[in-house]
Amino acid sequence: MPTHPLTTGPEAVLAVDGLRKHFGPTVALQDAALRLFPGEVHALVGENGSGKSTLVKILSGVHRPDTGSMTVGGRAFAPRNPAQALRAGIDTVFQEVLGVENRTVLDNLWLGADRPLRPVARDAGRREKAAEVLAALLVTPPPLDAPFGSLQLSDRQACGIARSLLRDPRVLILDEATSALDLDTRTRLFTLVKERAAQGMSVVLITHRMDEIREIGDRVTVLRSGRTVGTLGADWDHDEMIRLMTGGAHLVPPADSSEPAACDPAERPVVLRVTGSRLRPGGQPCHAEFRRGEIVGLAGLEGHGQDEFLRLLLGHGDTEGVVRTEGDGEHRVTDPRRARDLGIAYVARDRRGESILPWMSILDNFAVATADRDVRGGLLSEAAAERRFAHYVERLAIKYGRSSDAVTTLSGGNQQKVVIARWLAADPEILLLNDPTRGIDVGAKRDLYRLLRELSAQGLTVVMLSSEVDEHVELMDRVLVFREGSLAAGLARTELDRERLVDAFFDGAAVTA
Ligand SMILES: Nc1ncnc2c1ncn2[C@@H]1O[C@H](COP(=O)(O)OP(=O)(O)OP(=O)(O)O)[C@@H](O)[C@H]1O
Repeated sequence: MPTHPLTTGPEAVLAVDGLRKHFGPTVALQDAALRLFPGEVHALVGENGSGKSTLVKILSGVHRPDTGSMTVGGRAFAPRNPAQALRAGIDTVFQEVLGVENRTVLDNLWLGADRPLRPVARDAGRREKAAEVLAALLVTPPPLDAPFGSLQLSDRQACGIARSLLRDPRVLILDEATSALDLDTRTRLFTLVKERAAQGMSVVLITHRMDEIREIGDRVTVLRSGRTVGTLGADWDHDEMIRLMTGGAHLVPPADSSEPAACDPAERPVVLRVTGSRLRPGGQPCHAEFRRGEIVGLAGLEGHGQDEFLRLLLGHGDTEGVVRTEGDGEHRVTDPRRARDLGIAYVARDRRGESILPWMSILDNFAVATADRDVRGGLLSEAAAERRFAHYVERLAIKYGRSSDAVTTLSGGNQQKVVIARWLAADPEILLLNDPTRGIDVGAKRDLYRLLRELSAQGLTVVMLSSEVDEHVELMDRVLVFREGSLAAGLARTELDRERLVDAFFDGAAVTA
């Protein structure tokens, strides 16, 4: 398929040429270019570390480029700070939504609109507009006077997007800002985006999810190692895009989900059992068993209990009925420390809040949970940690400069891979993963799937919450579906397809457990 030249079409609202940016020895961008036309939704894709966020941070005034030119509406554009970018009509929503925790939702929605942190609760016009945008985005919007700090991840992200929509930007940049949204909110957002685009707003959408690009992308620009390598029209095909992203070096075919399991799962020993625990007061008691070497998905609409269930397995909540079985031995999983002692590891969802230690290096972030293995002659050996890390760097294709660099210098996806590597290195027998591929590029996702399959063939049990329906269909041996705070249904691999799974989110009764 031919890539589309940059210069076709009407006058670009945003034009970027020859952008270069380095951080110390790392060249994050070497020749980035982009043309954004009025009213288009333009996807920006590339592997983890290919420079997408750096480009966005330059457009939003967070970083300044070394060289290159940018125009907005035909006029030179070189924002020195985020406020200047905003004044030019460029508004960015980042993946990690920032908010002032102890201020209300309403204050957060109008944050930065005028005097910093000025309370707006008494401004009726603003209240009304904020309520309107939130109601368009969320089925159950949070109260405007609720503290921002009390919101769930998905609602926080929705508020971040609402904040930008309220400012009515000329160009809206969504930098993986859809990754924590639940299904409903994402659908509603896409409807809103299409409406706004029809009125002339242009959108740059950064996502690793092909289904999202299919749904609303008009064109796609691909970055590889900091360079724009092509722009595809709406007729893009999957393989062509992957070839551009990877330079053809990394074409991992999707797994064949009809592949039979190596041995009948029912014959394998149970390693973890839940009997009668409730996820919430008033919820139905849950019953579930996990067998050695299974990969089990947890699915459902956001906030329907799958998160609580995963945490239950880790020793939080009503753990009375959570039992780890080993041979004839039975041990209650009373708390997270006990869970760890029993060979259960957990990869959290909220990377920033729960798993990345931002003041530490890449290597230390990897080794922190397993440092006892690096002791040589009574001292911690960096070389030993380095050797262990190298194994995962290769298997998960982690891209970094030096392992002694701060972990925060890594791209978002690479930070996530370091956290996954940290827990894989602990050689757990049961691995609990909370939406681990959020922010991970398609190639790396496949690498992770392959690794999980290999490890499960060696006996690792994986329980993985995922917000991606395709991930369940592609990877899982079976999927547990949650509804309204209870375990509502189970789908075996042979029954798994997109439609049945989404159906089960809404009406598990139709599906046999
Ligand atoms: N502040 C920084 N200091 C040092 N290196 C950085 C910094 N910011 C980004 N980099 C490096 O620049 C490169 C591009 O990173 P960037 O975050 O732009 O990638 P990305 O395409 O957005 O990746 P992802 O899909 O994982 O979010 C990476 O190698 C990253 O480690």
